[in-house]
Amino acid sequence: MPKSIGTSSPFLLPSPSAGVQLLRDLWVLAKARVVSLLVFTAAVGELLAPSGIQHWPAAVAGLLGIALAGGAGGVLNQIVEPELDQHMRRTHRRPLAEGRIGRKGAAVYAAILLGVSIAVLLLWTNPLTLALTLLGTVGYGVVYTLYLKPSTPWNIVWGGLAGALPPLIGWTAVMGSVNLLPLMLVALIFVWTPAHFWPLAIYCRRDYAKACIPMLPVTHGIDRTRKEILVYAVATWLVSLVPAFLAHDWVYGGIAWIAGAWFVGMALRLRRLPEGAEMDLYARKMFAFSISYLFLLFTALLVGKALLSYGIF
Ligand code: HEM
Ligand SMILES: CC(C)=CCC/C(C)=C/CC/C(C)=C/COP(=O)(O)OP(=O)(O)O
Repeated sequence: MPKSIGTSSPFLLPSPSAGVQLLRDLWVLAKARVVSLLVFTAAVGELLAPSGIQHWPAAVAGLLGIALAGGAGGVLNQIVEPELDQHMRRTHRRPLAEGRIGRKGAAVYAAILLGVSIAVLLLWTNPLTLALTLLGTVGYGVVYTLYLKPSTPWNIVWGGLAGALPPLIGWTAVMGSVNLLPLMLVALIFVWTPAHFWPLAIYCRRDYAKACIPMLPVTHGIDRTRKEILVYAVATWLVSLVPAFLAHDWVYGGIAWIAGAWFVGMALRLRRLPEGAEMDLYARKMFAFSISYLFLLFTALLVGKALLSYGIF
């Protein structure tokens, strides 16, 4: 009888200790990698404030508050969806889907994250920052997850508003008020989100169909989805240029122009590919690029501001 490959294989690492596994699970539950980009966009919101960061406790507390509240949103999302997550190849190893953590344990974790976030924001920032952060958590963890995601293919357009708030939250944490520049950055993430997510929805469409989630490629087909991706990619390109005019920042403007043209080019290529494995692979590439693209835009805003403040350009 052939010997099956089991944990005794000399090529497999020993399984991680329970403590390490728990830390990994808590990391995954809080969607820490997504949250890291949210926090980065918030940090850029803070650093763009005209006064500069004058009150460091507020700036640090703003970022910590967003990280913890964003994490709580991720946990709430997974408390609602273990059965859905079990149906999808991408998510079936998650801690609740595999039963390593129960709903009650996850709820306690979410409450701790959110409780500490509220305390930190109340103590060191201002009520506006707290209100916007809570809007983000409730918008994603409750409104998007419970109501929009299972009911409409446009879930992502409205759900994206929650994830778009961090630059504004960063700005209000250090300034205490709202301004056109951070609002444009919210608009930028808002229009970027569908072009970020729908490529993934294309290559995961069979799983979404199996799990009965009405994502756009499932309800309206691939062609309509590719058309919408192109529309949102062009919109992202255009909106990304507005901060260049607001801040007279032509270094950022140049980078946004080139990166946006590349993103639109990818959307065009995705649209032209015949349905099949090559298209799925390209959709995967576009999803990955969307993340680098947003990171690049926000980095360029910082570089542009630094160059302007040193009188270069
Ligand atoms: C409601 C709006 C959004 C939806 C539906 C969405 C959807 C997704 C999905 C399904 C993934 C794959 C996650 C995984 O495989 O675990 C993902 C990954 C990611 N998203 Fe989004 N996203 C949204 C908004 C955002 C926003 C606003 C940001 C940041 C500003 C963001 C940043 C990321 C990053 C960095 C990843 C990669 C995570 C990793 O490598 O594990 N997303 N997104
Ligand atoms: C400002 C603030 C506190 C905001 C929190 C908002 C937040 C965490 C947004 C992230 C959005 C996100 C990870 C969506 C994943 O979609 P999905 O849940 O449909 O993906 P899944 O299938 O991977 O679970």
